Amino acid sequence: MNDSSPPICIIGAGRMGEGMAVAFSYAGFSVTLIDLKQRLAGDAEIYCHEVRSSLEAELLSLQSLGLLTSNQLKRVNQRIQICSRETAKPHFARAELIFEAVPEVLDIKRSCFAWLSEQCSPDAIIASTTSTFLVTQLAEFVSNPRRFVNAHWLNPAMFMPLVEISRSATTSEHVVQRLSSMLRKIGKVPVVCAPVAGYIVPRLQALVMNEAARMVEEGLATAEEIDTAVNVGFGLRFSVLGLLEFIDWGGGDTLFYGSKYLVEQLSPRFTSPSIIAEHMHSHRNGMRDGQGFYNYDGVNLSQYKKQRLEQYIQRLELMGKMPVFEASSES
Ligand SMILES: NC(=O)C1=CN([C@@H]2O[C@H](COP(=O)(O)OP(=O)(O)OC[C@H]3O[C@@H](n4cnc5c(N)ncnc54)[C@H](O)[C@@H]3O)[C@@H](O)[C@H]2O)C=CC1
Ligand SMILES: O=C(O)[C@@H](O)C(=O)[C@H](O)[C@@H](O)CO
Repeated sequence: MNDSSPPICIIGAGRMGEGMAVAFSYAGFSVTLIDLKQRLAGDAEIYCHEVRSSLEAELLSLQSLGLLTSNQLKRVNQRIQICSRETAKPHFARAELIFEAVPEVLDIKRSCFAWLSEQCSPDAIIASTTSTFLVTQLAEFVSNPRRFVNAHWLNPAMFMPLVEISRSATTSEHVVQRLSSMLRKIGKVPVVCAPVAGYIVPRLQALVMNEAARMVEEGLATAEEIDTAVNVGFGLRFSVLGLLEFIDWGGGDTLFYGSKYLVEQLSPRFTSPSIIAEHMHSHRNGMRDGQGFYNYDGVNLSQYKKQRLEQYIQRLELMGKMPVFEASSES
């Protein structure tokens, strides 16, 4: 957190690299942002200047949002060093945490990890920001794969709390714990998942984003109507309740029957997974049965529902969408 703490190194100074650099520096960490691309003489320096200008514009925008004073802006800016691959070596000497954020092209990832394996210490943690590549596949490009893990940030990196960590069987537990603890220090919420394409969020959002696009294609509603339905319905609900938590609220059986009808009317892609039918057969439909995806034994349900409703109210107030008492009497 202070000048003596090892710098965080980030390879790739594009959208995600810059966003992650600002997130760490804002929280007080020193960061080295490294542009790995091979460039003609002189071009590397020009690119680093461009990255600095882009960072400064980002920081000015945070200042205009009231998140930084001008003194704090200077400090955040100074904590970020920008360098090219030619000048990167000394920055790795003390680095214990290195993020990779080069383009989503397998060959570029491969050469980045080969280069990185030569530059940094063998036990420095290496975390890839990849949106799609499996951790097991990328780990093959890294020397000492025990220190390798995927850490998928969401865009915009400065503000989205979630970072999805995907580990392989080889990734050491220490690496997952150390990375999670660093992320928590800067206010992020790490969630660990198995080596799987699409992690949790990209897998979920690919389905709903494709379905939204399909509804436009089918002429069922306009883009504005669908997005309004998401903002004040789907998104609002799931900012309070988890998806599985809501299955327990509404009942797994309701989801099962509803999905069956959608399969008949729309497409087999709405088929429920077998876990929903298994839950029905074992009377685990959710809150009403006392168990579902969660166990409600010993849970004070009215207290729990009240807490969730309070969270809804906070959001409704922010959105200016609170129900108005006796609205009918207003002229
Ligand atoms: N853009 C997004 O919304 C998100 C992206 N990601 C992942 O983050 C990673 C980085 O994505 P972005 O920041 O969007 O990419 P970007 O294109 O904005 O930045 C990539 C950086 O790598 C440099 N670069 C380009 N070609 C190169 C090469 N041949 N060798 C080395 N460096 C090269 C670019 O100059 C730039 O500094 C990808 O793996 C992507 O899947 C993850 C979450 C969200
Ligand atoms: O949710 C996110 O921020 C990311 O998972 C993405 O949206 C993907 O990387 C996307 O930008 C790729 O098209």
